[in-house]
Amino acid sequence: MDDILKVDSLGVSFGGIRALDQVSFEVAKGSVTAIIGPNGAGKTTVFNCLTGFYKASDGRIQFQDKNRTHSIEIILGQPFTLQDFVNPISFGRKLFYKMFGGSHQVAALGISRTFQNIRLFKDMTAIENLLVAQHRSLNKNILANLFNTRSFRDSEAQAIKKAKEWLAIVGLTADADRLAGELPYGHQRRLEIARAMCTDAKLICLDEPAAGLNHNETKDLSNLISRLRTNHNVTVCVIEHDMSLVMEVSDHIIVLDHGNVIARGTPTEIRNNPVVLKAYLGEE
Ligand SMILES: Nc1ncnc2c1ncn2[C@@H]1O[C@H](COP(=O)(O)OP(=O)(O)OP(=O)(O)O)[C@@H](O)[C@H]1O
Repeated sequence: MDDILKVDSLGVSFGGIRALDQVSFEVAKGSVTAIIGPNGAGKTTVFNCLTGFYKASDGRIQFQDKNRTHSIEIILGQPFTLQDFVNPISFGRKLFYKMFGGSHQVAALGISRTFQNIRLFKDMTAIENLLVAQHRSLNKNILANLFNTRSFRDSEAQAIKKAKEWLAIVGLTADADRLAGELPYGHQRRLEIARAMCTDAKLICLDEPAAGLNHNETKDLSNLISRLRTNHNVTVCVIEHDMSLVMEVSDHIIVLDHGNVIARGTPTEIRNNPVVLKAYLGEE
């Protein structure tokens, strides 16, 4: 299977804390890959780097889309080097991303995410949250807007259609016009996934999607993750502490501890790995 993502020697420091050190892994296209590890292992920091919320101090992240490879570090903006001043193409590209780069450009590539602590627009309705996520594909021409042209109406209708489709997929059709902040917790988690999918995600990063869910909601989530992959052609990366969910949905598991990858493999391999058990349970 081709890899959609390659992470090579990623490093991130916060003052004296080395949150990630030489972290390398690949994510196969169409797979569900779980990133697990004890608290503070660096899992969310990996997601923050993948999605452009943090700029790693070392290493490379490459996202493969069709036949093109995109480097996240370039998209987030890099300092100029002397060589750039004799290479106009490289100079132009760096200048472009210095001016217009950032996590929104990473999202435009097709990498989307949810958050450990839900970050919906709580004062907007559920459907409005999904419309905001599609702002890139809406017709933003001011004249088209002013004269309510056909292309403007079409783009709006298309966005509403997609939002309704995703509300149906995550089982929130009845909540379309309720304020996001008033939805039950489990519904908010599903709305976050729908919002991430409305950006036309090819790779979705779910940060502890089962946190705070009850048993039935976790089962529904597991089913939704499988459907994202099977029916919607999405590659899923998931950080999760619920090991039964991880073991059920994942094809591949990466284990982090103290900012290092300490193990990787299939659920069966990870379940029986003594290094992983030691990281979670400590040494006797
Ligand atoms: N913005 C930040 N500023 C300073 N330190 C940070 C920051 N973000 C993360 N850290 C530190 O980096 C380390 C890794 O944090 P991270 O949130 O990535 O861990 P995690 O594996 O996601 O943990 P958890 O399972 O508890 O969410 C921790 O020591 C954390 O305190």
